[in-house]
Amino acid sequence: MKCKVSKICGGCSYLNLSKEEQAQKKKQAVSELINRYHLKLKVNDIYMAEQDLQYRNKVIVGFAKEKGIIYSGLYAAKSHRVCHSENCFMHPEIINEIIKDITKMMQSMKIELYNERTGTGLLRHVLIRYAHKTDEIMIVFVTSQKMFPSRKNIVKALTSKYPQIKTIVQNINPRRTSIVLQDESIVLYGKGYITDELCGLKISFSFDSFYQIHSQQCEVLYKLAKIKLHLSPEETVLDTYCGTGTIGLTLADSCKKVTGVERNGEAINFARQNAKQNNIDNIQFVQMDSTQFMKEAKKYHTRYDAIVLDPPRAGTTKEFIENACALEPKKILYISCDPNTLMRDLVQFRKQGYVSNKVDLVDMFPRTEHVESVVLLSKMKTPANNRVLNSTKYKKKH
Ligand SMILES: C[S@@+](CC[C@H](N)C(=O)[O-])C[C@H]1O[C@@H](n2cnc3c(N)ncnc32)[C@H](O)[C@@H]1O
Repeated sequence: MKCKVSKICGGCSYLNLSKEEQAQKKKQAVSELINRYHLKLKVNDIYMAEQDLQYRNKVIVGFAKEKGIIYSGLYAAKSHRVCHSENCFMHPEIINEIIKDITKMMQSMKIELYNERTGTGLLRHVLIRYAHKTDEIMIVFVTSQKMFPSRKNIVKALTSKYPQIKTIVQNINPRRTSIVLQDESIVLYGKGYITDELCGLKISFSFDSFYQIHSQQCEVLYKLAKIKLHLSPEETVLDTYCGTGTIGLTLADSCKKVTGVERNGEAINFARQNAKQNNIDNIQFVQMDSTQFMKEAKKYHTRYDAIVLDPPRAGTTKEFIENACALEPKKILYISCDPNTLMRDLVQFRKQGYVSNKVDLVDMFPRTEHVESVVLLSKMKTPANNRVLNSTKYKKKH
């Protein structure tokens, strides 16, 4: 496969590697990190994706102009430069088609592009989200100001050509920042959210709530989480960094009660809506920073049989780990999209006496170097620190 911008954009760095080569490289990278952090973890075989092209359900494109002609594409890695790309192999075909149509419309309707240097112009980015199972599509136009000429015509043209488009939103970002989205939005069409089907549940989400990038592999990940946790009907679960509640909702039928914690208020609203529309009533959601929640849980001695954490790439905090371990859950399930921060955090968990002997990998990001990891931790019989402190070698030395 040939993509003329793949080296610049970095979105498919393993585009031309076979499945076996990709699996081997990903396992190798995780093994090297395990060694670097002196952890004793066996790397299990990776759950490779059946669909390894056209899987991305979220796309953000930028726009630029050359010789008076507008073009669109992904941003070059670690830069603000738009790579002129039309048929990205990672996007569902319909998304590529919609992007082409929007780009043509911006040209014919003479929409001014935002200029980062001068802070002038209107259109900054377009974000598209796609629900693979239901075929629903959401489009977000990120503009520098509220005034958006031709928006009615744009909405009409898009929705009449693509009935799959269920909602169109305008997000207003007047700031001189590289952050794509800001708080103010106007729903131009539909309800402002779309609904997908995940593990047999109806899951709704807005443009600014998290949803795993590869829907099929997300199901693989959640099923694996359920198997590893092996919950019983009397057990309670705390699902931290819960987004729209998806992990907790898939676990709710196998335990007594679930509590979900998430910082993003919009995501929490959808988590509650998702519980309601699936008639799940043994789950509650709290909008709070996960570390703060953990500190309070420790203060009030709240017990959970299992704690799940699925933090963003930055991983979790030392305080989260200390307080979570102090609650003495029977199991802790760490789901991570960045093995670097995962290994760093596992060292902290080991200091608190929670260990594992294996890591499972799920290929959430086929054709890239990225991989999702899952580790089930449980309490060591003798905490590592005590064992070291009590050892004859340590005593002799000190
Ligand atoms: C990798 S996503 C996982 C979401 C969810 N578990 C899922 O599978 O869809 C991480 C989530 O953590 C949330 N988050 C980030 N920092 C947080 C914090 N300090 N406290 C609580 N939630 C946070 C983000 O808003 C995001 O929804």
